[in-house]
Amino acid sequence: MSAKLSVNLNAIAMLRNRRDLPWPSVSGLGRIALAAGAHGLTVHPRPDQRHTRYSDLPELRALIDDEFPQAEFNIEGYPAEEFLDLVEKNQPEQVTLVPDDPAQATSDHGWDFAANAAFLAPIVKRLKKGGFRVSLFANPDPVGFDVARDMGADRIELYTGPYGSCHADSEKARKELERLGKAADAAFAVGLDVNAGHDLVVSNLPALAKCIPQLAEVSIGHGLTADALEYGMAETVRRFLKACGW
Ligand SMILES: CC(=O)[C@@H](O)[C@H](O)COP(=O)(O)O
Ligand SMILES: NCC(=O)COP(=O)(O)O
Repeated sequence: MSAKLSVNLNAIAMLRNRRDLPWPSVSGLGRIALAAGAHGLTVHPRPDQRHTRYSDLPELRALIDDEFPQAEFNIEGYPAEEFLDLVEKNQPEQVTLVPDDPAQATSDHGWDFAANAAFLAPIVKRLKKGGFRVSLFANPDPVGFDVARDMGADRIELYTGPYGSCHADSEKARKELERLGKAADAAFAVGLDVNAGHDLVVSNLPALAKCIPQLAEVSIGHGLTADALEYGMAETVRRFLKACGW
């Protein structure tokens, strides 16, 4: 089974936000991505709304409900009360909790599960009670996966940034893949499913898919948006799906 592809729309939103104009259209490009076969849409709203705006979320929820009911909506972010409120209002199929500081340019590490267990456990419980699948952003390091499972998380999302940054060094990439593979095995061993994301591109996806054949989902934004500028969104989605093994 190949990993499902969720298209992260943050980079499109960031382009849109350069002007006080509605293009490029976040929901319009989401529609093209889903029509081309993407399995879902991801957004990562941050408190300053420099990427996805809070007002984008109901539009994306409606797009999926009205036109692509088989697709999934994944909302990622730091679980402050404002974020949890957004999640509850927009009813995604999946919530991915990320230990982002608002000042961070982008996500660059996963949770320290043991250190954050007391903070995360009631949040995971609340989200599960709300009916959401919960995924926790994780370093490719098996420490604390049992803690994540005991909190009630369904999945971890392996942070693939270090793997993505090895594009020019195949030996480093091989070592990063080995770490990712071992971390995925440890997650499966405690009963968690595994997603992955950050800086994935057409050229590094096949090796990741081969290394973790049971990978449930990849969420991809920056590299996919870069390709969409060159090939168009529909063709880009088809290329990424092929790289995932579809
Ligand atoms: C959790 C993660 O790795 C992504 O959500 C990443 O943060 C992409 O969002 P940005 O491109 O807006 O940083
Ligand atoms: N959840 C990870 C994600 O959405 C990846 O985003 P990007 O690094 O591909 O922009």
